[in-house]
Amino acid sequence: MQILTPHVYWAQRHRDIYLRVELSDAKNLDISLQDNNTLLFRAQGHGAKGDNEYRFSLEFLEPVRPEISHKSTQRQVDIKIKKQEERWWGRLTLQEKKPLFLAPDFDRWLDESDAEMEISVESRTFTVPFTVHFNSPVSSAYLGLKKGYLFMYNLVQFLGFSWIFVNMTVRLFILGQDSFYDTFHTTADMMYFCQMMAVLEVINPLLGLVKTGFLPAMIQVAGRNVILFVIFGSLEDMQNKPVVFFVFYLWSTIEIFRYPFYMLACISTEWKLLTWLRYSLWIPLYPLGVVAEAVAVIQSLPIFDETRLFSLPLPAVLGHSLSFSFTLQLYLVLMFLGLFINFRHLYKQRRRRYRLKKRKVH
Ligand SMILES: CCCCCCCCCCCCC/C=C/C(=O)SCCNC(=O)CCNC(=O)[C@H](O)C(C)(C)COP(=O)(O)OP(=O)(O)OC[C@H]1O[C@@H](n2cnc3c(N)ncnc32)[C@H](O)[C@@H]1OP(=O)(O)O
Repeated sequence: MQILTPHVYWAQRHRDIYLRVELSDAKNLDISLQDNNTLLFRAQGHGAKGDNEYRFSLEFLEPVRPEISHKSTQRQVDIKIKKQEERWWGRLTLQEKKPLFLAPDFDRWLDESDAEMEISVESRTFTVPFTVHFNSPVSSAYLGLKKGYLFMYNLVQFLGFSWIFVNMTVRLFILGQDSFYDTFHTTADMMYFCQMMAVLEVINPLLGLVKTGFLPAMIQVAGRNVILFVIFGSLEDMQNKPVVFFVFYLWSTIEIFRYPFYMLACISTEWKLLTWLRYSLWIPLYPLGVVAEAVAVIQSLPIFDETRLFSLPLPAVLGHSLSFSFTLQLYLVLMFLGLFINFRHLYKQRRRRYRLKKRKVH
């Protein structure tokens, strides 16, 4: 039998090295470590040259820990190796010239700064109260539950926002501009439901269920809920203003693409057009959304001044109360700061997504 080298794909984090060996139905696996930094791999399986024995060795740039975990599936062998020192490596192997059989694993690839971001998210998440080895049955059950929960969450949000979008579009076609004035009365209950559910989007990254940053999710959910519950929900005079139409339409337009994109991600599927819409529509919609929200806040200022709703009682020497409109003026500044933070975040997500895609193609 011929001895051959399989294709090996690699990626790293500050703590770990990931190797993906392109060998299906691998048998008689023999994976060992020599001198703290050389990995020896031998197995029989179906690779680029059909059924054969495949071997390779990799002398790593720096020492690694002796415990090596691996998982053999029908399609590949995944190997995870812990670095001895937690730091970023300039390359994988000691020899400068990359072996021919080795290539980056763009499904797992992260730049150093992206990996740092991942660590900071991880450090803010609660740790799972048991050790999950990535090939254990507990891990598969956990992954199944996580995916099932996320799929259902995204489905419910997709249905909710689609209902709002379709309802508003149909009313716009039938009633024209008149439909602007009763958006709140026809769709607010569903919007309340969807936005209350959206609080889970802040909890999910905290529990480590999704890779989203906590801050962008918090800005997004808190920002919308202030507008929905405080400005529209508590002021009847705001509820029949056309601005409600623009805010709800902009919110729901992005969500009818974002949630199906996540649903497909849960079942490891991707539709190129949907991905493009998810990572491009925010470019016009986010600033427009924030401008529409700012208009709503500005329109509410005189109403809060007049009604004294939520005003803060003050000591007699300072006047009798501080109108809530002062807090809202401060909030207007925060809104544009929030817009900047999330615009930058979404731009980075878009670049990451398309940079990885480009590398995959070449
Ligand atoms: C501290 C609080 C201060 C409050 C101050 C408030 C100021 C507020 C000002 C701002 C007001 C903004 C109000 C909002 C207005 C609008 O919405 S206007 C309409 C347009 N809006 C948008 O375009 C924004 C849409 N929203 C988002 O995109 C997100 O909410 C986000 C958090 C801003 C960014 O999303 P993020 O999750 O980080 O990016 P992704 O690339 O999509 O996901 C990263 C990876 O995580 C996976 N994932 C995420 N969520 C899920 C999920 N629910 N289910 C399954 N998977 C999920 C996703 O698949 C990605 O994984 P990979 O593909 O493997 O990378």
